[in-house]
Amino acid sequence: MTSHSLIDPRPEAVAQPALPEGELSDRRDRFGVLEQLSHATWIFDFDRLCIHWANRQALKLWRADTLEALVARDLSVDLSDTVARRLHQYQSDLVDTDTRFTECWTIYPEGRPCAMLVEFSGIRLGDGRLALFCEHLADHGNNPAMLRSTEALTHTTVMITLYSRAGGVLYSNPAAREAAPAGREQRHRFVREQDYHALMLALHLQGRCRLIAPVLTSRGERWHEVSGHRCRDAVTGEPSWLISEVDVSDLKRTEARAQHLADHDALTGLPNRHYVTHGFQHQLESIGRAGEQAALIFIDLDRFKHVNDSLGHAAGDELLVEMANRLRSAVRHNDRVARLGGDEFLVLATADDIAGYVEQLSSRLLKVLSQPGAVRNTEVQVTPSLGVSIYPQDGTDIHTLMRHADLAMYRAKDAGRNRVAYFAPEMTAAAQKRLTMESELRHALERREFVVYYQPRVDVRSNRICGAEALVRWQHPKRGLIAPGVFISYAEDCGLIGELGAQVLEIAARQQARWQAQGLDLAVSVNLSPRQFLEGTLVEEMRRTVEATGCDPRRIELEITESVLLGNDDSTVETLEQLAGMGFRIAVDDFGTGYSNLAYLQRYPIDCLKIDRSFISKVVDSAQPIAGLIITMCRMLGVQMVAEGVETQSQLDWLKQQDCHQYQGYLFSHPLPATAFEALLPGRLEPAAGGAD
Ligand SMILES: Nc1nc2c(ncn2[C@@H]2O[C@H](COP(=O)(O)O[C@H]3[C@@H](O)[C@H](n4cnc5c(=O)[nH]c(N)nc54)O[C@@H]3COP(=O)(O)O)[C@@H](O)[C@H]2O)c(=O)[nH]1
Repeated sequence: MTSHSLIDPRPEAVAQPALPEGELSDRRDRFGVLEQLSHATWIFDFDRLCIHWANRQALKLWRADTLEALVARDLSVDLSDTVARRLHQYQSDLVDTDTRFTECWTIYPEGRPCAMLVEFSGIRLGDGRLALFCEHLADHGNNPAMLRSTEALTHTTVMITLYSRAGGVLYSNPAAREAAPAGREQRHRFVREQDYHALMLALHLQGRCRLIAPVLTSRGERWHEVSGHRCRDAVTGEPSWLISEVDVSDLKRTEARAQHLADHDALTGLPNRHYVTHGFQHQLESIGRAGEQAALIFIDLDRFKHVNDSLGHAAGDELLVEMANRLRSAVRHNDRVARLGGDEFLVLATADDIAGYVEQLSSRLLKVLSQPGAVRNTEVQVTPSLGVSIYPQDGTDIHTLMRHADLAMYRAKDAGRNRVAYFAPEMTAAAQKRLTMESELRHALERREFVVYYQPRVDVRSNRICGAEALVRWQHPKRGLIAPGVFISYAEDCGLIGELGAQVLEIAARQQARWQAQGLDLAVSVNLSPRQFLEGTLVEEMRRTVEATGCDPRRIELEITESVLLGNDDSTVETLEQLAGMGFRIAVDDFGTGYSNLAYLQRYPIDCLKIDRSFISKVVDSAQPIAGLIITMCRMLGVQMVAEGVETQSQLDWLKQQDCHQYQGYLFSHPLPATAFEALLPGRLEPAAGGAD
């Protein structure tokens, strides 16, 4: 049975091709004088990796009977990578210089190790090529530990150098010699002067040092982990420095890659929030040192969530990449752009006239970001809201500037979106209010403090109640009844609208079931916020509500806003069709205020359009044609029409003339608690109209 070791300790001796006639005697003539030397001497051919010539002593050392036999040996077979590199190194060391150096070498004649001290120098062959002249100085002895440690030092890739205190090299192992750049006579090889000073200072003060720094090497600039120790030269006893170096460039590169990943957003490639907190902070510090000004612009895309929800996350991602590219090309070369996450971006800009530049830049950003673009074959247009804080007046660190720019951005949103707002100190109070409101809303939901009022929906012709719109109020334990206008937008901003909507839905559905049980056939309409509609759980939630409350879906109308329909995507159609299939009626609220598009009305299963009160308020005073147009359109489409916000008899008279189906408004009644609403019913209730015909 044969066993296979990983490293063959006895490589086959392979023969070199036969020498040309007379070649060996030429060599004898040229180098024969060296036979006089009492110690073994041989010449190694760097290029052919074989012995070119050897004296008698050397033949003995190499266990060769004749010179012919020795020069015929192919030593390349036995050559490890490290030895090959060392030989290559010797070759380049010897090319231009007249160096001699002594080293411990182990040769393997006939596979047997033979350690010795060899002095190496260069010698020219007959054809002018440089060869290695080797002189055997002494046997190394046979202390195994010593032999092995010497071998290890010779073969290790760790670069080890012993320096005198004056900086002269007393010893360097082959790896260190290989790494030293050729022909450099410099004080040190550190790329950065400060690394050299740090090393020397630590060596002098503490006697040891460890640092990772870029250094110049024969392979160019590399990262080395450099460790230094104070010690003594074993030969002279003089104080010296032992320096070892390990090439950590690959590690550094991996580290740099990991750092890049940690600092950049994978989707857009822009610096991310993590980078902003240290990278932008450093930049602010240098702006501060230069006595310059800067501006931080916080950008949030308006209604981006809607794109995500209606066209899907992949489309949302595509849009974000597009926005990131537009941002990159809109800013100046030395401005910095980052993505904080979601649809939030930051720009850090510097300029001598920062106020003038920010004005210019923000109007450019508003323009480029709101250009329509195509995402998955659908034209999409989003607008940005921008908040600006100025360094140093609005903050001197990145966290403060970000907080303030964020507050300003909220102000831009509140003021109608698609605009820029500058930070002002009073905004901090508004932010505090937002936080307080969020926490109060959470408590209110837990304690079920929300109540529902009902505004009658009245038949225009008979002036009788045919249904009710459920409108939420907050029964605050200290502040009394709070109107939804005060808290709905906060609930939307902080993501509580879904939970709030679910509570309202449940109360209104129970009320409908109760009225039905009392024999009152009243349709109840409920407002759904776009977020609630788009969350993807609505159908399931409605199914649960029907089961839990026993309501009749055919008498529940869901009011959605036009914005929900704008995405015009398949999932919206599907959700609406599922709801319609369960029996729910669908109404479009505040109709006419969005981007009305007749096409979507035909695509979706819509039962009712509620004409916004802004059109109704103008029907008599000015010749406002829109309400009339909407009524005509409803008639053509065969959907029910409800006029909202009817406050005067003349408005009602106009609606009668137009043959509008139903109305709501203060003229008939404000929204009321269920019991007060019921008090309006006797004598006025009639079977609900139910449709347009
Ligand atoms: N997502 C949800 N939104 C809700 C819910 N409940 C209410 N809301 C929305 O809040 C906004 C303000 O509502 P509210 O203060 O209740 O105002 C309603 C009516 O009181 C008011 N109205 C009715 N008649 C008149 C009138 O003659 N004049 C006049 N100036 N105002 C009148 O209109 C509001 C009803 O509007 P609409 O929903 O568009 O029919 C409001 O936007 C509510 O939608 C909820 O549970 N979820």
